[in-house]
Amino acid sequence: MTQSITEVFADAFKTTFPLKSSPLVDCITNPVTIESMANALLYIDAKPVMADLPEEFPELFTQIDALLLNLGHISPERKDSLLAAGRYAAETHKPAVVDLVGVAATQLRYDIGQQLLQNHPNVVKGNISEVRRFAGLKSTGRGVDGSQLDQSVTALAELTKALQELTERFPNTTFLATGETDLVVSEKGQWRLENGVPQLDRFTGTGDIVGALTAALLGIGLSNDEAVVLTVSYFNCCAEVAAAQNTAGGIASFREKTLDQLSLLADQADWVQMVKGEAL
Ligand SMILES: Nc1ncnc2c1ncn2[C@@H]1O[C@H](COP(=O)(O)OP(=O)(O)OP(=O)(O)O)[C@@H](O)[C@H]1O
Ligand SMILES: Cc1ncsc1CCO
Ligand SMILES: [Mg+2]
Repeated sequence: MTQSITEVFADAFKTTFPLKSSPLVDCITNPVTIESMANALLYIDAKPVMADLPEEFPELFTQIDALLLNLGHISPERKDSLLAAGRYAAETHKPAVVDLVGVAATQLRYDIGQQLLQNHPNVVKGNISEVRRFAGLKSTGRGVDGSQLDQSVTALAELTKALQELTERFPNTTFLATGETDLVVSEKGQWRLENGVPQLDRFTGTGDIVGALTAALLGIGLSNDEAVVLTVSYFNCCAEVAAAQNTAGGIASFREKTLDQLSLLADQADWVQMVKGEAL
């Protein structure tokens, strides 16, 4: 019999939200969603700092609890900054999350993602189309968006196998592919998460926020697998509550309600009852 996700990660589901300390997360990210990301961290009681100048890293890395590297807007400076921070995190043993934004779209981003993987980050994530391309599979993603065609049962099984092979070379990294179904693969196991609503695909930055919140949970000491599973489940449950409340509103109202729930849902002891997902 398959084990439910809340059984596998029972302790983490019981004790993580609301956070008991405020992890400081440095986010090197894109200007499209930087404000949403900083606020999302604050809503769960984490602290954002969005510093990307390598000269600041020696001082900054003595203070931060985790690092988020998002490939969403590459300039020559940001490329250098992402690569320098990735190396610095490995040297200073700070937990790091890499978000493969746009890797399905260009070779340049693919190459940066592969370079960052060589530092063995704790988590590498992207939407299902980005992660397929990253794992060497055919991908039909366009721009920064995932494609429905990459979400079939066959495509998910193919991706699970490709990621399992990657974890043999990168055993300290957990891989997350997001979409209607979210797939988590690490050396320790594979899990499928089933929360969320289709409207999440209709405002920008949902994946970016998941990356930053995952870094925050690593910063308070959760394992890689716990941080990924708890973040995706919590964020997607927030969206489910928001969608239920938003019967008359549009997507902008849904967005606001989803972000609002980040600071509210944790106080409802029974949110864990909403969680859907299982070991594969
Ligand atoms: N159709 C869907 N049904 C349920 N949940 C979804 C759906 N699409 C996305 N999600 C959820 O939304 C979050 C972001 O996933 P998505 O794959 O859209 O990331 P993304 O493409 O990187 O987003 P963005 O580009 O907006 O940052 C995840 O938690 C995922 O589970
Ligand atoms: C970087 C970026 N470009 C268009 S939307 C967006 C945020 C989703 O990652
Ligand atoms: Mg994304």
